[in-house]
Amino acid sequence: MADKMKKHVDQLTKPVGSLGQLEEIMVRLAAITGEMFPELHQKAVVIFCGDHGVAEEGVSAYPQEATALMIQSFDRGKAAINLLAKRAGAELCVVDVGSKLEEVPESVVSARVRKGTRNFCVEKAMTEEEVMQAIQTGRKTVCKLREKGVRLLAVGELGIGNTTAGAAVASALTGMEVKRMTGRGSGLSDSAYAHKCRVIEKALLRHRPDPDRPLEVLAQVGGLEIAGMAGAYIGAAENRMPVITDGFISTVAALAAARWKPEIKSYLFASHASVEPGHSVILKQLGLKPLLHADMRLGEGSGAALAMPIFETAVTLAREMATFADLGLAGPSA
Ligand SMILES: O=C(O)c1ccc[n+]([C@@H]2O[C@H](COP(=O)([O-])O)[C@@H](O)[C@H]2O)c1
Ligand SMILES: Cc1cc2nc[nH]c2cc1C
Repeated sequence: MADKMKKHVDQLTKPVGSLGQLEEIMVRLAAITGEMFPELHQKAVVIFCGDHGVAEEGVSAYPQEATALMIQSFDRGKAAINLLAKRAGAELCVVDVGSKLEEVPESVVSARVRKGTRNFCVEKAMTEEEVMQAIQTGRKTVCKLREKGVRLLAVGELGIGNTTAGAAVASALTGMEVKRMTGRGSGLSDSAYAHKCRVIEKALLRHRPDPDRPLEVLAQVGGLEIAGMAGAYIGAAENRMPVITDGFISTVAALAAARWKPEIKSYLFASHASVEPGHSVILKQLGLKPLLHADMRLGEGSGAALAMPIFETAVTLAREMATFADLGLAGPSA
């Protein structure tokens, strides 16, 4: 189907390649879905939420309670992602895989593996069973959405301290220097940033993660929402669904999933380039090119939701643009 689509795209009335990444999207969507013009109208943004034991090391600009408060804000429909998902025409599915929120609102899927991870400076963040449980939650969530008719997925997260976990996982999987993978997250001063880097370096020295064992890496220094997202990408691939990554943490989860099951890579699309410095490295490793450069660093699936309409637009162009034959014009000569 990809070859057929590529030929069709080159017959559309435009210079070959001039629709840039949109053309790549047209071809990849055809390959993924097995359809020339897939109907992507039914869309979902799925956000996995979790708390982090490492937050007690003072690695975030915000208190841990912000995770619980933001889940409540999702419930009230007033967070950025509520509005972005609405604009994109996507339903929002919030999954609590590991927050410390006392009472989970009804609109939130309650699938808590435990109330936050353990502090990975001291011990493993999770057991491998806990990692698998969170992964299964992610997979099942996507299977259910697919059964409901969802055909395009955006994956996001929420969790105070998760840029620390994300950077630790990213350094462990890539072998890159901690500073290259670590940013200021939700906003840190110079001295707090230096402290955050030291915390991650110390944890990596303690656990000595093996880059060839992604599930173990997640257990050592990951997060419940990171494992949940990894499961969601795997679920998307199993269901032949195109899936859009968001920022740094969401893409780190995709890398962990891809190290475990490399076949999922062909289902991934990158929405935007996060301000977090490690994001570009991770995207490159996955062979992904972000569509948007908007200096965002919010998480919540915000960049992925923003990019969603681009996918439907690509299908519309492929389906409805005139071909050279329609115009009685010769196509490209070479
Ligand atoms: O998506 C990103 O690239 C991104 C970059 C920085 C921060 N975040 C969000 O901010 C939170 C993590 O920030 P921090 O500083 O607590 O590690 C978490 O809820 C993420 O959704 C997200
Ligand atoms: C307010 C707030 C909103 C967020 N959304 C995702 N991560 C977040 C972190 C904070 C602190």
